[in-house]
Amino acid sequence: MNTTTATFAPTLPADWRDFLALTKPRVMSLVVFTGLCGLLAAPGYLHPVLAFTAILCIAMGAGGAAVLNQWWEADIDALMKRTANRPLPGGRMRREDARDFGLFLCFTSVIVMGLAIHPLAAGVLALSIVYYSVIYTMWLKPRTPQNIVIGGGAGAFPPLIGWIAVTGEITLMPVLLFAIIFTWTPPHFWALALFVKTDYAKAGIPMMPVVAGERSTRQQILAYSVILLAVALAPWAIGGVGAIYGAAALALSAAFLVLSARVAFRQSQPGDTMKPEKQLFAFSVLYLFALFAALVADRMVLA
Ligand code: HEM
Ligand SMILES: CC(C)=CCC/C(C)=C/CC/C(C)=C/COP(=O)(O)OP(=O)(O)O
Repeated sequence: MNTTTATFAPTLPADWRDFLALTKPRVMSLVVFTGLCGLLAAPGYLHPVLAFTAILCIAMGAGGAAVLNQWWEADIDALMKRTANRPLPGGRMRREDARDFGLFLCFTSVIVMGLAIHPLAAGVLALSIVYYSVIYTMWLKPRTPQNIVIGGGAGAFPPLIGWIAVTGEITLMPVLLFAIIFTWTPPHFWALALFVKTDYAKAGIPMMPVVAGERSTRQQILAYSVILLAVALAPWAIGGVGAIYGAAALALSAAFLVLSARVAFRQSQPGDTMKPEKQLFAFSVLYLFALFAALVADRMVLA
């Protein structure tokens, strides 16, 4: 064996695993799942091949936007332990390759969505891509602690896009689905930001715990969880869904509120394990999966 080669193995070009990692597949799985649920819950019929195409477009668009996010933030990611080994800061990929890959995914997803599914679905997909990669990543994230509140809206579009793919129009129900994810995002992310805050401070990102302090962040998490309870119940309150969804929304949102209250009414001590914060973050992911699954289950029963 040539030990020289083994020791100085070239780090470029990146292999397919690095390209896949750039699309943030674990995070995007929930993005795609909520898009699929929006599509399945919408009234109307879409041929399975077209439904698959629409979901593929959402996945490609969301993945492409995530690639552009990391292309733009490679220097910042290099400063944080959690992100330092990503393909770009890890030195396994050229920046321009990431940019080209991201642009390819974004443009292809919008064009295919427009040609095969619906122009309005393509327009909203394009808006969500610009929202995540430009408005959130390039503009809001480095500038304001409200970055998550305003910019987080990007992640709320997929169920709306899935719904439009079937119906071709925007009505109150998919707007409420948008509102659920919009309200869910601040507690989802701030719970995490509480236990990785030193990393964001190091990278100069004005995340809420860094700027407003821990106490205020904890109170805001609770405030958004109270609003989330009301917003999650709204589809049921307006009669858009039945009791299965209503019961699931009530149970899940009440649990979310209890976990948030535990986070709100405590203060971290030096050497704290931050267990309640970690539990809230983990539950936030389960919450959205379960709530949107209940939405579809409810529709299936009603149908
Ligand atoms: C601006 C808004 C958001 C921010 C800043 C944010 C940030 C994060 C971060 C930093 C993580 C830790 C894991 C990682 O680094 O990949 C994470 C995990 C996660 N996020 Fe978010 N998130 C946001 C919105 C969303 C949305 C809208 C969804 C889906 C609807 C989502 C789904 C997830 C999931 C599923 C995980 C767990 C991934 C895993 O298991 O590793 N996030 N989020
Ligand atoms: C269809 C479409 C375009 C959907 C977009 C979905 C979307 C906005 C998801 C946001 C999820 C996410 C990974 C945020 C990470 O924030 P960050 O990038 O600030 O996190 P980082 O610190 O890990 O880089």
